[in-house]
Amino acid sequence: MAVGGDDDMERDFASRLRLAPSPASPAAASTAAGGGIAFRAPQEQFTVGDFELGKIYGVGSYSKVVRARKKDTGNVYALKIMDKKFITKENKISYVKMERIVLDQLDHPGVIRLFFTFQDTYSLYMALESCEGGELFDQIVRKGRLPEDEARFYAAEIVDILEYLHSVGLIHRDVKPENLLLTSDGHIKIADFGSVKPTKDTPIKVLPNSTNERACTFVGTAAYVPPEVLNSAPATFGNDLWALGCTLYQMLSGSSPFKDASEWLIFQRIIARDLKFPEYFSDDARDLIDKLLDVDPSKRPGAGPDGYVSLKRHPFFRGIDWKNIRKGRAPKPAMEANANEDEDSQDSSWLSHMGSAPVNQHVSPVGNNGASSSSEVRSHISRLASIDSFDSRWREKKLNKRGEMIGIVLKIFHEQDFLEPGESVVLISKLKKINKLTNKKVQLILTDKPQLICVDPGKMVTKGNIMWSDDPSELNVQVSNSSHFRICTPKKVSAFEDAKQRAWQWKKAIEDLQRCQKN
Ligand SMILES: Nc1ncnc2c1ncn2[C@@H]1O[C@H](COP(=O)(O)OP(=O)(O)OP(=O)(O)O)[C@@H](O)[C@H]1O
Repeated sequence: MAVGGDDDMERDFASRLRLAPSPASPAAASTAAGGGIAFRAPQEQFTVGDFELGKIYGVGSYSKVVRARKKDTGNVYALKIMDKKFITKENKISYVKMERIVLDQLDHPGVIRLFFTFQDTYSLYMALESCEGGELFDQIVRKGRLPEDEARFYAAEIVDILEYLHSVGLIHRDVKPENLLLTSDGHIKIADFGSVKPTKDTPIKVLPNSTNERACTFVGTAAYVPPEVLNSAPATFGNDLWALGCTLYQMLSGSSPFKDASEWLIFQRIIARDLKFPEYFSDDARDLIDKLLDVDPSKRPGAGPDGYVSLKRHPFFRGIDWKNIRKGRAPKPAMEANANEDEDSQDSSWLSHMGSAPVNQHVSPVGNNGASSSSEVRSHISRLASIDSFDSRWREKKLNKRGEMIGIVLKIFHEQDFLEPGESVVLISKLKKINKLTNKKVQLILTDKPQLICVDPGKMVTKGNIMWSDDPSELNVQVSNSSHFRICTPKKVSAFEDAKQRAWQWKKAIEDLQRCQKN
């Protein structure tokens, strides 16, 4: 799409977002006079200045989600902020529309509620129910692995949610611990409906053509993709049940069942169903996961003719009170180790760096001369570093091409001189640099230039670059285990520890960039 001035873009975006009612589907959302849809969650005229912005909850492949308190009502939301230019460029408009229209109609305690939306020249905003307890993923990382009782509790809540979604003819297609969020009292809610696939007879009002069975695009995340999706079979409820099996495995063991150094290798494992259970899995857990990970999607419990009965009756779930599941006592969450360090200080400065344009002049300015203060830069960077999904997205089919392969690239602001204009971050982590005598914290940043920059996260000064080379004999990454890796150049070997266990991701990101540079 040719993007003209900002006004043109806003008009164009608004018209693309208009949701025409589809005559084929029985409307769950009502049709307003004039032909548009009357949304339960209204399109408001708010601006981002009406909110006090807090911590970043997370970053997705086309959005940032931030805690936001509405100044006049005091209500707290999770504000999902999407940069219009980015969405248009990445062809994600249909994802945004789908999430908006579907969330608007869902009504289940385990599904994130959408309250209202608004937009300004540069961004779209969705005010979502705030999940203060963070991602299930973080609980797994913090606890290492979950005791079986806790995993059972979460798995049962996920089953309850999937049963609801499937009963209204929706396949979520991106069930994973990052999209399963915890409320402040520890119950699960599912988020991220951008990839949702409606079945032909869904009562939910959806976008025209979105029920087309042959439209079997790849969506989801590599580690949770079922084998039939890799073989281009149409989406079925079984897709979510496979992802449930992977999620349960990950809760119980700490890592996903089909883990490997690259997406390609992960896919090989999935296709070969290369599945091994740790010894400490109980027989019931093993049996349930084994059945959920059946290569035949129709054989997975929950997908057969008896619906969810066989799944809910599986011995693993013995003792679960399905009728009162949301009333049960949730497991005690593990808190972030340095929860106070970077918590909910009000910080809206990062907003102005979402896109290349000056997104929100009306939110708090970033210093006297417009330059970010080092503490703002620091909190921005460290928050980005805590986000795990930079390069984990399965980016539709073409694995080798630069841009598509690299995954989501966030534009970090350039005032602090780490990056050149137009240069983007591919991967960033706060790591421990392991030296003989002392271990130091560093922020390691890989950019698409490419550069490997080490930043002192306390002083926010560059500690130096690791010499880049496209030649693996001159720059390579050796992984010892999921938390430890070494970056080797002819002059120096730098050893790192990543508490978030992204050693393989670092290896992959660097090797992908080396390949991209060569092509
Ligand atoms: N309602 C919420 N409350 C708290 N945190 C949230 C909420 N919604 C999303 N998040 C956080 O923001 C992250 C990104 O949100 P979401 O997955 O919706 O974005 P996306 O751009 O659609 O991402 P994806 O790459 O998964 O498609 C989530 O993984 C989660 O950590």
